[in-house]
Amino acid sequence: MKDTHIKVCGLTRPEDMEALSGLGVHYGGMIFHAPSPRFIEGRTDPAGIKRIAGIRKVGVFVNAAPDYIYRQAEVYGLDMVQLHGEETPEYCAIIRRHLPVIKALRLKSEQDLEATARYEGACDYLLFDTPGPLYGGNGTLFNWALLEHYQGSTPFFLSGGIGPEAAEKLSSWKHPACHAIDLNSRFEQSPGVKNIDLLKQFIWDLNIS
Ligand SMILES: O=C(O)c1ccccc1NCC(=O)[C@H](O)[C@H](O)COP(=O)(O)O
Repeated sequence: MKDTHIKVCGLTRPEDMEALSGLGVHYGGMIFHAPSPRFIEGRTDPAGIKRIAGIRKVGVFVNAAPDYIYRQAEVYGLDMVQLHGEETPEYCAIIRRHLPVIKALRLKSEQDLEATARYEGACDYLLFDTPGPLYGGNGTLFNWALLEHYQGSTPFFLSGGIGPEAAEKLSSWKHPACHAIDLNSRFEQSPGVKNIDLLKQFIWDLNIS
């Protein structure tokens, strides 16, 4: 897992986005889903986010209308979108005409994994998350063993409950289609406020292991 891509999700503060850019984190995710405790709207000035360089800004949406996505992409300077609801491959393909798409899928069985094949060609990346009561940010570790059976050609983000203790296991975990790992609720001071010291330590542990 040396030099792996990292996405930190659930950001609401420009200072966190800036600090992560400085740490070499590749993707910074922001939640555009009102019921989430990490919902970004109203918590910060979008211009403060838009001006930050050196990190790809990902807008996370749940069953949103395309116009809402395009508007937020403009206002916050989004580089790509993550679709985290029940969006169909057809819907993903429409959004993808405008912005690169990560399609998040919550998997618990091999059957769920097989069903991911219908997204081949409709998105740029998949993101594998753990099912739970919330659409995302449940903090429950994903069953990585499921991915031994993944045969798709779409690269994926490994997500779901990854915490500081996972650095050691991740450093010896390899999958040819794994593009990045996604970190969220296990690295927070409070919802939407990241623990930058913990993230820094994790990235260090990952890269020296
Ligand atoms: O984080 C949220 O509150 C959230 C709400 C609604 C849709 C998606 C959300 N998060 C998206 C992510 O990509 C998370 O990083 C992913 O679910 C893993 O979170 P965690 O289990 O806390 O590591």
